[in-house]
Amino acid sequence: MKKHTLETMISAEEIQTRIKALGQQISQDYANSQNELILVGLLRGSFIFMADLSRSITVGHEVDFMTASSYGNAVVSNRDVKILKDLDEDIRDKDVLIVEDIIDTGNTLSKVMAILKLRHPRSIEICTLLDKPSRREVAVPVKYIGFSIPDEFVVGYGIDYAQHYRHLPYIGHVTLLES
Ligand SMILES: O=P(O)(O)OC[C@H]1O[C@H](OP(=O)(O)OP(=O)(O)O)[C@H](O)[C@@H]1O
Ligand SMILES: Nc1nc2[nH]cnc2c(=O)[nH]1
Repeated sequence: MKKHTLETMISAEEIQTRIKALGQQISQDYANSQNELILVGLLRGSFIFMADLSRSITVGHEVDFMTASSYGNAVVSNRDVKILKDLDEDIRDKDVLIVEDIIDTGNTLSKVMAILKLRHPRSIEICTLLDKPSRREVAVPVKYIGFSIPDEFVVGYGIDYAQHYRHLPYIGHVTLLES
């Protein structure tokens, strides 16, 4: 890591309050889902958000994870996004809710959506903790957004800088220092 400072952008309390509201909204929207709801987390960044969001949703649901990357050893691929770890569950006829930590250009999610749609889910929506709308290159339909943020480099609550800081309970803003 380069020398940097770290300041709080979104506190742990603000995150928890927002997740409770998201959980209520999702629980209402999927009240008639008859336990066919499945949360699909994209690793690694979504692991903490997934744990808190899942516990804030009061309708029954499954939880599964996948790892997508734009390079590396692929199991399944669609253009330049590779699935490094695929889902364990079959999503046919299920209501899929993709759980993401941050959406930037939209490239990852647009490709993941395309791959998952081929598996014939009943529905597919996206829930992201953070959104950087000013960075979007590809439009993705995001139904649930925790916070819209400016184009700044953030860490914490699952999001890393060189694999560090994922454990922080808050979202921090990193500023690189001159060296
Ligand atoms: O909208 P995009 O421009 O495609 O970027 C967003 C993606 O980048 C981050 O993942 P990253 O590749 O850093 O992996 P990680 O989840 O393991 O940290 C993030 O978790 C999203 O999946
Ligand atoms: N760690 C990290 N990854 C990102 N990917 C897209 N935006 C960001 C960000 O602000 N921080």
